[in-house]
Amino acid sequence: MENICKFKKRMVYPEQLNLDQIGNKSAQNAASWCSEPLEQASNNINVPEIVKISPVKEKNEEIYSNGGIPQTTANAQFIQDRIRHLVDAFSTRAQAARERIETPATPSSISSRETVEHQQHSIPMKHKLSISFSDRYIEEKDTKFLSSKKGLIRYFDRKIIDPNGRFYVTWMSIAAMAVFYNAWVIPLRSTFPYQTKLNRPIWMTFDYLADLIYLIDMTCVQPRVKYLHEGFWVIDIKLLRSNYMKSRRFKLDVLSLIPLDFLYIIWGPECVILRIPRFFKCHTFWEFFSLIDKLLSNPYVIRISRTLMYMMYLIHLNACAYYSFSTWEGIGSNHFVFNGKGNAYIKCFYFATKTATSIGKNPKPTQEIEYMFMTFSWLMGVFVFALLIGQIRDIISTATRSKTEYRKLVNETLEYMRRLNLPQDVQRRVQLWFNYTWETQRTLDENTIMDCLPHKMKTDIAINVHIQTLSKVKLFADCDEALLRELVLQLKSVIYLPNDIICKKGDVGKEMYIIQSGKVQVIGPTGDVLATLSEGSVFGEISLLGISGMSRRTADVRSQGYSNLFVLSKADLNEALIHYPEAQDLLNKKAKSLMKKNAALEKKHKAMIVINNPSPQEKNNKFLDTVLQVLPPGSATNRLLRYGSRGKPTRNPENDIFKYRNSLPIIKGNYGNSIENYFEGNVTVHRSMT
Ligand SMILES: Nc1ncnc2c1ncn2[C@@H]1O[C@@H]2COP(=O)(O)O[C@H]2[C@H]1O
Repeated sequence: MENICKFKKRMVYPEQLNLDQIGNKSAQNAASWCSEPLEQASNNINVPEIVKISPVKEKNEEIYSNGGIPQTTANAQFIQDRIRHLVDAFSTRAQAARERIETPATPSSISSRETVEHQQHSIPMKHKLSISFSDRYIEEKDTKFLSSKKGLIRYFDRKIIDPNGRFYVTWMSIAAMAVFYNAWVIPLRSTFPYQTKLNRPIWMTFDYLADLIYLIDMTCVQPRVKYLHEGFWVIDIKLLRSNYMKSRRFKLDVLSLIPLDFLYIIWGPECVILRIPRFFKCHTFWEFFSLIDKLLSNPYVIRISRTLMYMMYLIHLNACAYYSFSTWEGIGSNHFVFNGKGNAYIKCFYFATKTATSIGKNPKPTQEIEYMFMTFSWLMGVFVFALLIGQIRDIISTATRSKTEYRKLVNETLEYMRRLNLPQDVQRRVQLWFNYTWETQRTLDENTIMDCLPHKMKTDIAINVHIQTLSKVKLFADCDEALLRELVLQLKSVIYLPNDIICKKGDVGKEMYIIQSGKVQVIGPTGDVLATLSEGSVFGEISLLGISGMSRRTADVRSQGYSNLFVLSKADLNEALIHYPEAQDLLNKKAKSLMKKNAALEKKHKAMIVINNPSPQEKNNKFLDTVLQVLPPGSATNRLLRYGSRGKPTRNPENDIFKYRNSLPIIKGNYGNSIENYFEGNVTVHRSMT
């Protein structure tokens, strides 16, 4: 029995363990006070049941042998249960401590939701800081706590609110509505006789509902909104609470809930002006608008609505002032005041709108005080109008700024080309380029948009935007992801029009290309299409790789229709390839195989010429030219000399048309404008000709 007591004393219940101790020492150290098998168990979560029970057996044997009196099964059961409980708790905590030790303190780009939650539940740190660089909405979801009533309370007690999250935005819209209700209704009911004995309960219900929203906001929502401190999200509830309580917002919230309504007992419930402290919460209304302004991708509608709302509110206040002025002077007592006919609010609002907008035709003031009232109303109207027009102009100009800039640039460029008297075709193509670029990108220079962003963010955006194309690029599919991240920011987007020559054979290569959309054709030396490349294909890389004998463009590349390409400069490519030799190998292999293919094609083509169409000798051409010039264009000899024994052009594109055609003079004849046109791809030169 003594032994059992000793053993019980040595057992420290897991609930009493301070996890900081475990965290500061290692997981093993935390369990080291325990017996040997327990130590093993704490480090190993999947401990077999037999191992966990073994110390009990040993202890029980010891008890039997020492005392000689058999112990009750209840004691044995108790020890077994406690040990199992202890082992389980140790396993979990040792694992937690190990994770904590292993987790680096450096910020991670991954939102470590679980780590944060775990720290929050079990580690009593003074400053619980969570790191979250993603803008994703993080909402606390912990279903296991929701199973019981106590758990539910604990769950809400721990709930942290993301200031950019959906929950907060929804709540703020409700709170803003409550503020708006008070702001509109308090002046209305204080001046107009709209609160009667009959409808008082309805008004009161709404009033206290709004008050309840104020109260919930102050006690349950605002103290849980996480905030950034030195770049980290603070999620410790105590810190959040104290931060809110030190803020100006809290003071205003407390002021807004001053229960002056108790004075209804003295002045009666008609004295709605006693609710005036509720105006102190108008900061919630502004905060709500700036929140949605930040979150919406197109906030112009919200901005215009807010401005209109301000204007309406000022007119509403003016209407209330006019009515109370009228009651003070006596309704219908002169021409200036409200005459008491019709709906009071509508009539007064109409008067206030006319004054505020300076439309005129207002009733003429009869007394000095009325003149003062009118002067004040007009001044307010001028202010409202200036505010409204200025804001709407700002909103519209911001919304259409990029389009205006685009139009200005197009006009300037076209004007410049007209001044230089450039050919119509060039002007047309430039205009086409502007139109197409604007239609597809909505900006003329994508890169400048992101200039202000930090490098990592730019890379993330660029990868996200171009991921579809880049995932199709075989070169990148086989390469290191880091290479992709390095290259993606160096890519410049360029648009080519139909039939634009992108690379010219023999030119020095300075850039390589990736097709974002559209198609390009690789043209062989004979003008035939060697390959048609589409989205995700890479070309123009051979001349950049520094392979001996291939430092110039090996083929013409032409845009078939409109094509959007990414351009990567030689310097950027080479810089990246230094660190990624496997990518270099891949490109070299591809270049060599392409060159082999091209060489084979060229060889085959030369053989065809030798067999079928040997090229005329240069020296013969001069003589032939002279003879052709002398001969009448339609004569049989002329035809024989031009087209060989067939006497007419054939449709064989395999022939070497260029050499021969280039040596011919332009002859106007039966074949349209020039013989040049006729020869386009149709020349057959027969052996008999030479
Ligand atoms: N037969 C071919 N098939 C596909 N692409 C080619 C072929 N020949 C050349 N090219 C590409 O056309 C590009 C022309 O410029 P480069 O020589 O720099 O790199 C070349 C290759 O990327």
